[in-house]
Amino acid sequence: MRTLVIGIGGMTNAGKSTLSSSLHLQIPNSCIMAQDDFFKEDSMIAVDSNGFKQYDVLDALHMDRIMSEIELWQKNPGSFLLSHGLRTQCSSTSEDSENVFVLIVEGFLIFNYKPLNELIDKRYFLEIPYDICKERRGSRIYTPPDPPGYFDGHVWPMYLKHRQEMEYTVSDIDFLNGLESKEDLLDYVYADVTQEIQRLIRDD
Ligand SMILES: Nc1ncnc2c1ncn2[C@@H]1O[C@H](COP(=O)(O)OP(=O)(O)O)[C@@H](O)[C@H]1O
Ligand SMILES: O=C(O)c1ccc[n+]([C@@H]2O[C@H](COP(=O)([O-])O)[C@@H](O)[C@H]2O)c1
Repeated sequence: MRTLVIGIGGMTNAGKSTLSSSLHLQIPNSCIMAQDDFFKEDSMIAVDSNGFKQYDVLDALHMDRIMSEIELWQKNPGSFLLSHGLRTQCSSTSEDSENVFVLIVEGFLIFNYKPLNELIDKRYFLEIPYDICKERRGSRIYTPPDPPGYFDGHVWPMYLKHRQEMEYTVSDIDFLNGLESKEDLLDYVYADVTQEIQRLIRDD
């Protein structure tokens, strides 16, 4: 039994969830862990001097919990899938070594958290231009919703800060143009991941 951890990072609304869901549907024995599911509750989020809730920082996330979840998956990916209502599609006719379990970790700050980044075997980062990002963000409603001026006052400056930090500290990132069609992005990443799965099976 082999495991592969894929990281789908990127700026807000760049298409991470969309790409991750499609990949999950195409890759047998895969599951998604979404960083967004690990936000702390609103009352625990710090507020800056302008009154903006500091959601776009690692401190706003239960990173310890996401690490525990990944640990559970690593210990026994088959039972992790079953306990999350996902069917395993292990080939009963092939050697156990031919079954590769794939974890898709997706989120806007996955490569900036060292312990998580270190677990990731293949890194992708979706990026889109500022104006498209602002436009897409404007049509999405979070809980709580963005207050006026939030994108330029908090989201974008934090993105620039974390992006710079990531480029200093992380290598091996495949930057993807989020303006490409959903189908083209999926085809590209799926082919790349499939190649990696084949390599794991060959090297076993
Ligand atoms: N390749 C794409 N081309 C055009 N629109 C996209 C693409 N990928 C995602 N979208 C749209 O952008 C919005 C944000 O996508 P989503 O996957 O939720 O982003 P993220 O998870 O990065 O925040 C959604 O309305 C989605 O349909
Ligand atoms: O999910 C939540 O609880 C939540 C509450 C408030 C804000 N968010 C926003 O979620 C964004 C990250 O998710 P995403 O899917 O846009 O990459 C980040 O920019 C936050 O500002 C998310």
